[in-house]
Amino acid sequence: MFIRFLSVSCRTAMSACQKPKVVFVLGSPGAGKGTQCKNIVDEFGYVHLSAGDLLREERNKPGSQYGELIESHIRNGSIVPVAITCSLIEKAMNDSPANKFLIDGFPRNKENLSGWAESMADKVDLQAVLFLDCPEEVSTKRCLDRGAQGSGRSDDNPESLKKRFHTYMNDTMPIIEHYEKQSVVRKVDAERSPAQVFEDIKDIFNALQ
Ligand SMILES: Nc1ncnc2c1ncn2[C@@H]1O[C@H](COP(=O)(O)OP(=O)(O)O)[C@@H](O)[C@H]1O
Ligand SMILES: O=c1ccn([C@@H]2O[C@H](COP(=O)(O)OP(=O)(O)O)[C@@H](O)[C@H]2O)c(=O)[nH]1
Ligand SMILES: [Mg+2]
Repeated sequence: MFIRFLSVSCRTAMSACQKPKVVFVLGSPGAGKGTQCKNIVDEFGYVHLSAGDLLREERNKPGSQYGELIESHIRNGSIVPVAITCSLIEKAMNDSPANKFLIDGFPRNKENLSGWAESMADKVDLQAVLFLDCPEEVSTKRCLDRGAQGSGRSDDNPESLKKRFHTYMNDTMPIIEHYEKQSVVRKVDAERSPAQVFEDIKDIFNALQ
């Protein structure tokens, strides 16, 4: 308990402690972010925080004041207000004893970026932005297959996918470009098999350690 308290307060104070390391994982819906994050967790010991999973978990909490708002954004492929997403990410980081995190599917638009800059950026060490690059037709098919296999997701359907891709192209690509200008983006061709994609990712993470 004391150690737990120490780790959280120490991180908050950002005194002599090392800031937690963060890698953002971005790419189109269905690019394979969740799949590759699992591989990275197994091989490199990061903790995986999927912003989408955190939002779905919050939506499912009985009596959550944000449940309906979150569901409406997910179904429409639009982006949940950053204060909600950022606070879920920060809480998950503080609840974990780990010191390196994959943040999957965030930041997705300018508002996400500025919200993160205001409340979190100074508290972490951003190591890289892993960009899984996958064409729309391939990614869409993967999401539709995922839906057909029973993902239970309210957004793995043709109508929501059109909107998700619109958001991705218009709102998320500019964020990737923003990080490209800072030379922190590590781009991987995500159209290949999961094992082939992970071969490239391994090289990237070996170079980060
Ligand atoms: N490289 C790949 N080739 C084929 N299918 C893949 C690949 N990576 C992931 N998938 C499958 O595509 C679907 C979407 O993958 P997921 O990792 O959930 O992507 P994202 O988190 O980017 O939406 C899942 O059903 C997954 O099993
Ligand atoms: O930072 C985030 C991450 C996700 N979402 C919402 O959650 C949905 C699903 O995101 P997820 O990353 O789970 O989808 P994926 O890209 O993995 O298919 C998105 O379309 C958004 O509506 C959001 O608003 N902010
Ligand atoms: Mg995902």
